[in-house]
Amino acid sequence: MLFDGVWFRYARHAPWALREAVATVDPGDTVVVLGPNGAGKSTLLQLAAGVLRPVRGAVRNRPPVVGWVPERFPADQPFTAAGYLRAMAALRRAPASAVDHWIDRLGLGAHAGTPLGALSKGTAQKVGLAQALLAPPGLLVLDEPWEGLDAHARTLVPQIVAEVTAAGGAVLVSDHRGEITGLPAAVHWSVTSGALKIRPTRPAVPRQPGAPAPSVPRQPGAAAEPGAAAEPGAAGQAGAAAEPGAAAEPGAAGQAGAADQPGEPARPGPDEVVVEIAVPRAEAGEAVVRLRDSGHRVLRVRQAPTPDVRQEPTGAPGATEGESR
Ligand SMILES: Nc1ncnc2c1ncn2[C@@H]1O[C@H](COP(=O)(O)OP(=O)(O)OP(=O)(O)O)[C@@H](O)[C@H]1O
Repeated sequence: MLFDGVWFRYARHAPWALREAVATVDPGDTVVVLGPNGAGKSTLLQLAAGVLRPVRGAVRNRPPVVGWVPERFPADQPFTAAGYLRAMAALRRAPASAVDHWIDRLGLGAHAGTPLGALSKGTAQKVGLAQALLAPPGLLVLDEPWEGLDAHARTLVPQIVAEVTAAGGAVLVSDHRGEITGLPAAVHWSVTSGALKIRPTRPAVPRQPGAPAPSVPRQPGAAAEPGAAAEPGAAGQAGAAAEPGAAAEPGAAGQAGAADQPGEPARPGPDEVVVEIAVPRAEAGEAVVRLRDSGHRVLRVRQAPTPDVRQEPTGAPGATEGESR
């Protein structure tokens, strides 16, 4: 899916809530949308889901089945919880078994016969989550999905996200509360107020005082965002970090010997183990980005031995050495 220069405002002379958003989302991506109150996260997510239409630009190649979970489930509807889910399943041509599955999985059984308006906020949110999953979504859009959920349901969110992406769906999720650590392999966008730009970021990695900012890969021709290069691993324009191979260009962080984060020791610590993984050469850069986003340290990336060079016992094509936390 492509955000192709998307602009949006809520009224003709209102300020722009989103300006010239350019980004791509690929099947299997998890995109976490970060930003302060009022920055435009919900606006962006509603544009992604097709709930809002761009004033300028376009959202292209949206998957046909979209699951949309708004920040607040609209409970003012004349249904019981189960009745609502059955009606939504019929609309989406999903089997009745899908209703039973999600009622069971989200612990809604005791509330199945309760009118939507009488549900607690958290239970209503679960109904909102369930309706988005009745038909397997090609795009799942979650606006602050943890709000109001109990501890058990909160742990289900990352599981559900992982299942959707494993099935080839993409997930966009806004996150106010730092729950993103539970979402593996996420690409981070931050929506900045004022200019309302989108760019991929990653959780701040502490750098030693005085350590130089790392050089970062950028898409060819992409202009750097102000301040982007000062953030560890920031990758320039929206979508760059999600581009397979983006970091594997010559001179980029994915190349042999260049993978250490500044200020981090290059050897495993006493509480760590080294896990060797092999990835296709073209995906090395993306693998480095995703491993780091998942909280792992990448010690180095080494090239595959060429056939006329004696193989090391542990050598493998495009091997990336990742390290557990
Ligand atoms: N329905 C609306 N009508 C008019 N303006 C709106 C509407 N919804 C949002 N806005 C405005 O658009 C801007 C972006 O709001 P948005 O809800 O997208 O931000 P957000 O980052 O999701 O904020 P929060 O984290 O508080 O939910 C804000 O200035 C907000 O006041």
